[in-house]
Amino acid sequence: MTGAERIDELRGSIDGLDRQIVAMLAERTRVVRELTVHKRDEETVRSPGRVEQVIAKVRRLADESGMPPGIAEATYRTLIAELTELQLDLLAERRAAAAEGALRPAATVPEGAA
Ligand SMILES: C=C(O[C@@H]1C=C(C(=O)O)C=C[C@H]1O)C(=O)O
Repeated sequence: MTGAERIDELRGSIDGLDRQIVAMLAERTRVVRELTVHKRDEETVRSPGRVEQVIAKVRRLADESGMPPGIAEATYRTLIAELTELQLDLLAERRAAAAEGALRPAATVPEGAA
């Protein structure tokens, strides 16, 4: 096999891995969205203590798997920053919907209804 053929082969492996990684990240994002439903304030959304636990965990897992921990940390810090923005947007949407509900008239019985 030539060097160029091997590069093609390895890029095929990378493409397959990327498909799996993105599918897992999508599943992780779904779980974070569900968890956000139970959060009531920005402090709980940010949960800096939990962020540091996750970072310490992925650094250790990377190290155990032969990957430089700094790559795992940088990847997860970016991921968590984006997911935190997503959670803040969801929280703001829920607050806006609740405020709108509070402003709506209580009784909206259609005209003529018994
Ligand atoms: C998912 C959570 O919310 C945020 C996102 C985190 C993550 O993606 O791991 C961790 C902490 C929070 O910043 C959580 O509180 O667990």
